[in-house]
Amino acid sequence: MNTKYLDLLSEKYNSEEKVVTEIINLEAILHLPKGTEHFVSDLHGEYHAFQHVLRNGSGKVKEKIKDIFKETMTEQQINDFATLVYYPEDKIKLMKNKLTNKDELHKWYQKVICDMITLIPYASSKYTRSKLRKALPEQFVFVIEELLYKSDKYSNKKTYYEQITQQIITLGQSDKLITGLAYTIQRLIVDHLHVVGDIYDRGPDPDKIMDTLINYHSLDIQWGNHDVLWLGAYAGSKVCLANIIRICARYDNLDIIEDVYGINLRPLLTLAEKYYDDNQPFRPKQHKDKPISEHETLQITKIHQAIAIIQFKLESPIIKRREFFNMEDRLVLEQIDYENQEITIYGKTYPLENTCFATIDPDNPAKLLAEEEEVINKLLVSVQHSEKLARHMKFLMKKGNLYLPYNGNLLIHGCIPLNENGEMEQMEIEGKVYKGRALLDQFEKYLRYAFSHREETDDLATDMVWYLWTGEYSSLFGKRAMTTFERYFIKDKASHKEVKNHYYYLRENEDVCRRILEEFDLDPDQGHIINGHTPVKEIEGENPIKANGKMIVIDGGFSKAYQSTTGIAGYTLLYNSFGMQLVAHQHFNSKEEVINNGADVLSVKRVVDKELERKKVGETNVGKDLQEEITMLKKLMEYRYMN
Ligand SMILES: O=P(O)(O)OC[C@H]1O[C@](O)(COP(=O)(O)O)[C@@H](O)[C@@H]1O
Ligand SMILES: [Mn+2]
Repeated sequence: MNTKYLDLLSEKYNSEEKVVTEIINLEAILHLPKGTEHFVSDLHGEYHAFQHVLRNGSGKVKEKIKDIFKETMTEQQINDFATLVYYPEDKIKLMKNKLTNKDELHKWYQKVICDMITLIPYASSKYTRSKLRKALPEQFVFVIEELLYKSDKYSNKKTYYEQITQQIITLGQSDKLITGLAYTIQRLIVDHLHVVGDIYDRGPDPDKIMDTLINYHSLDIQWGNHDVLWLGAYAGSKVCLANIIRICARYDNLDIIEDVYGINLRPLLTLAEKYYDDNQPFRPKQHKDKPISEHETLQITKIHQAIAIIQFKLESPIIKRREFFNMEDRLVLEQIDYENQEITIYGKTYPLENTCFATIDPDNPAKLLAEEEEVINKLLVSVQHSEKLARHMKFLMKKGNLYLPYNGNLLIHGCIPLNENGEMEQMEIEGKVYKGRALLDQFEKYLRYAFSHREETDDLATDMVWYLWTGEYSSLFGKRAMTTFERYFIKDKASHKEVKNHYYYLRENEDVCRRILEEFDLDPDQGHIINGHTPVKEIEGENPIKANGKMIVIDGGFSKAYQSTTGIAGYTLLYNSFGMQLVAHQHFNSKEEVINNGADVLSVKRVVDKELERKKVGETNVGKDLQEEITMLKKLMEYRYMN
């Protein structure tokens, strides 16, 4: 074997003792129960609701608190303690306002430090000491370990321990310590996070979600169609770029583009002011908590039209140069009868309303005006030079994939395109036919290529990113066509319908799910498919657990815009060593409500699967990696120390 790697390894493990210790350590870890995985999806910019779910570990934090303190605390005390763990800074502030007497405050400090120190060993019982140490607030590691591992069998150290806490309080360190411990507890309770797509669009704060994820201890992302749209814009796709701006205008979120990512919208506004006027379907959606002036509304309405028309124009040449996208039906501007203000689409003719075609030349409808071209080019430069966007997009690429087989399950935002017989749909790309996993691998390959060649704006890879957003056989979209144009300009609602891929019906069928799992080399007896993307309509009695438990759909709609159709505020999934639990969340109002009233509507749990035997690290993805490390270390042992 090549000994170069072993030589490198021996630099880190430069003594027999070190190798032996690491082998023993890793072997032991393989026998620990597996850590808790937390699955979320379709966050859609809802930062506060996401924070809450992240901080309370979908109810796990409170569950652990109850396990330990149910005999000694009232329900109110449990709620108060839980809120302290979720939002330590705010809760401490609240208590300081409440407990104006110093003695009382010190007593409170003493009690919560003690409670936290009691909870931590329970929350970390599945982990090694070294893993726990890494999760502790750095500046207090020594102190906390003294308190955690106190053995006071002979009552010699009682005052010593009391002194430690006392000193922390008198030295004014308790706020920092309590805050640090709270985050330690949050971190211990969830070992790994999966974000099953759609961080971006509709809600106001996707950037804050990205910052949270960047600082999170362990996670992976399965891209959603909206995430890919943003990646596409950054990767040089002008049509993706037009879409993200259009969606931001529609949801009154242009400040994400302008203020958060620093993209200059001036040129677009100037163009919009010149050619557009008020127009009902282009008025931005109103937020309850964010009133806007009539003047601003009008500006956004104009921008919305300007960018929508640019988008439709940009689609046309792509559809023409990529015949295999099979999207001729979407050459909408070419199908308009401009004189009679009608469109013939899918063989039916409809009158058009609310039209805003001032920049369209009926003889060459997809041609951008020089001004429009200049605007979109400037926007692209601005997007590709936004440092913050670059940071977020690079992270999305680094942590993301189109799909992920993980611990026996298949995580994917949308679907595996199927035909009506449940067979995987085929797509020909550059003369070769792909389906199933191979097709998804192609999609991902093009996306990665486009991302690393941002200067190319009209090549196949960049066009493929747009296909992922809107194409019939895209694993992220999975509908026949996107009817954006129809929704703006045609009254007849029947034309708005987006016909879903057969997958979304066939996934109710266990055999179909089993075949898909096999396609990804997963054991169909053990595995599950975990999807986001389509809101589960709890109101209408839809069950998120399908196909005899093989399929779990966790998009219950964090997105406020969709909560009236789902009836709840999102599903999340937990998978620990005992099995899987699906959690349904109630509408989240505000963290203030949680902090002040302890109102943290505990979520309903549905057990998806119960393991007969507790699952160990050795049986997980991480376990496989550790096993490989052990093998290498054993080789190093033979090579260096056993002759
Ligand atoms: O709700 P809106 O803003 O009209 O957007 C509708 C569009 O969003 C989509 O549903 C895609 O977004 P999702 O991935 O969140 O479903 C399209 O299919 C549809 O055309
Ligand atoms: Mn989606």
